[in-house]
Amino acid sequence: MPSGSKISDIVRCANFCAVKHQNQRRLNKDQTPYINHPIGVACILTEEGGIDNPDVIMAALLHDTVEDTDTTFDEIESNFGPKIRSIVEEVTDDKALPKMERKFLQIENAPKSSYEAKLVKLADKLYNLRDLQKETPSGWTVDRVKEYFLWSAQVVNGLRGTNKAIEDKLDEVFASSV
Ligand SMILES: Nc1nc2c(ncn2[C@@H]2O[C@H](COP(=O)(O)OP(=O)(O)O)[C@@H](OP(=O)(O)OP(=O)(O)O)[C@H]2O)c(=O)[nH]1
Ligand SMILES: [Mn+2]
Repeated sequence: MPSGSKISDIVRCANFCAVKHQNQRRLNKDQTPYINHPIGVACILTEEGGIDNPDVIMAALLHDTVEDTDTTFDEIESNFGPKIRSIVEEVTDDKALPKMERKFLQIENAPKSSYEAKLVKLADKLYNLRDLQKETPSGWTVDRVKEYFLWSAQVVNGLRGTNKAIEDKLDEVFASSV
């Protein structure tokens, strides 16, 4: 489903993700529905990054479905096509691996990612860092927050040269965190 995708595909995708994430909440004190995060990531791409490629927007909506719900890559391919499947694969951590290794692999894989996956990764980090600036997630220590900032700065360094507007916003967040 390349760039000829219709608005109905994007709406169908948003609905698919809302159903998949329906029982999940963010870790803030209001326990915001988790779906706010993927929708917000897609919105960063359209509103702040100037991105209008439907494949990227749908991959952003889907980006945490395989990692955090029962969704499979085959299911994504059969509903949304092989291109979107491949972007989602690139942005999905293997939750079977120990956390340290997952985090290391994100730093390692960032520069090797496709342009489309780099966009989703940049917007994902910007959204999560802004959330951390607003509030410490429930169960997180101050050190865990600091480590997230340091780690995500390393991931972002491997994604640079992709979207100046989003990278500038990330730099603002990093500058205000020191
Ligand atoms: N800042 C923030 N994050 C929250 C909140 N609720 C859930 N999260 C999720 O927590 C993840 C980051 O926590 P970590 O400790 O680094 O990772 P882990 O969940 O994979 O173990 C993010 O996953 P992710 O989107 O898959 O991205 P990432 O793991 O690549 O950072 C983020 O979406 C919240 O209220 N605030
Ligand atoms: Mn995410």
